[in-house]
Amino acid sequence: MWCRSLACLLKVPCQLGGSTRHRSPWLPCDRRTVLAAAARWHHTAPESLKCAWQLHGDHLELRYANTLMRFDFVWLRDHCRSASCYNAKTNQRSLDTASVDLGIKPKAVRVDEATLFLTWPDGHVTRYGLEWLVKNSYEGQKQQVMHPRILWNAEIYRQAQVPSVDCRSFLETDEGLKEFLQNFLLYGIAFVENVTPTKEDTEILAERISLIRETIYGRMWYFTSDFSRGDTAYTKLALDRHTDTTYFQEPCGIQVFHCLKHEGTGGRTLLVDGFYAAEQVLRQAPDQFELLSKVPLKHEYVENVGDCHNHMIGVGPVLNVYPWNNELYLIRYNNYDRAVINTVPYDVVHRWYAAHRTLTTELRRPENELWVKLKPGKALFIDNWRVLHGREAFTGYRQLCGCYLTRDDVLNTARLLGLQA
Ligand SMILES: C[N+](C)(C)CCCC[C@H](N)C(=O)O
Ligand SMILES: O=C(O)CCC(=O)C(=O)O
Ligand SMILES: [Fe+2]
Repeated sequence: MWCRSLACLLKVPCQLGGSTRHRSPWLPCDRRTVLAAAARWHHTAPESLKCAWQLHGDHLELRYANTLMRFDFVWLRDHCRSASCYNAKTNQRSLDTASVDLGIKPKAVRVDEATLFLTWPDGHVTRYGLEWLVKNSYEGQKQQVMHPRILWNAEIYRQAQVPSVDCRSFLETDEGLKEFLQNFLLYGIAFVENVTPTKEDTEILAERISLIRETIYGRMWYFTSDFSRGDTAYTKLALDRHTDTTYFQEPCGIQVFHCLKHEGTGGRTLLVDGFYAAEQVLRQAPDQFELLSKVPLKHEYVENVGDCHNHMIGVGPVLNVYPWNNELYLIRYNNYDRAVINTVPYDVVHRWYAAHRTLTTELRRPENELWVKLKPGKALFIDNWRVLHGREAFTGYRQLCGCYLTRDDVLNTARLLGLQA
């Protein structure tokens, strides 16, 4: 179940063992400095197949740990970790990249069991650990997912029996916090239990993992069905699945909800894993997935109610993927807030509507819907870049509080606890 990422579906076959091996004979490296001349394979030891390299006119080819890598010479010079090029104390580059000749080529190349040595025309020597190169090369990255995730429908989520974390353990122990964040990263939702049902206590929770993102709704917000703001959220009406703040250039990363009171019926919360639905689209109709990831759209928030005057516009495709591995990282889906489409010609727009329909069909499948009733004491954290939320219509007095979090800071906390985020 690990790594059910979209990247896995699109994985490019490893280029190793291909025709290159047959075209150029594997020549043993004599372990002395080899002058950059002929394009031929060199081995670190005659019997070693673990590492081999070949110098070409404009790049270095390196085979190590089952990965065939190609490095541009400017890249190799730019990433030099020597003391004069890189400050290991601040983890910052000191080298002025603009001073590197774009036609640079190493004067000499040598590889031993663990290290690649390059001598540049001015005599400067760069050393790279081979493991470092595998980890940091384009080819190495392409085989990795940035964010390990478990995509879910209602059944998968229930079967997983993801535990809620107790408020005290969340606030007072690193283990509690780490468990919570691990679940949040894997599923895009996580619950904290036994929270005192006040806005102040909810704020303390939020501050444990992140900075609060203040928006036009305030820092910590309360809301009820009083139409104090010009948005359907402030009514008793049902809300279909959506992500929030699609009308920001960077939609809010995380949404926190804590229901402080409800005396009445209905009002359940709907949660749908947008990445699970998108993966179904990718499987059925890769062209439609691509269209949804390429066509930019606007979302808009226009408000003129009481003293609140706002006009927000956010631009971006529905599906946002990392270009090098096609891994999905952000879904913007809000049919209420989608603005006039004026960024797309008519024939493309028709295909876009068809693709949007396919995605909507997946998002609306009853088996993909997780319904929960939020109760005082149980705070819900939602990854607003991945999981859609909605709500059932309700009666009576219902009050929710919560806030948005800055995504960078949540991921920062997770990384500091040793999680991949
Ligand atoms: C959460 N809170 C009630 C403060 C705001 C609701 C914002 C609703 C808006 N249509 C959107 O989807 O972004
Ligand atoms: O009332 C709710 O449960 C959620 C409303 C909503 O979508 C929001 O506030 O973002
Ligand atoms: Fe919402």
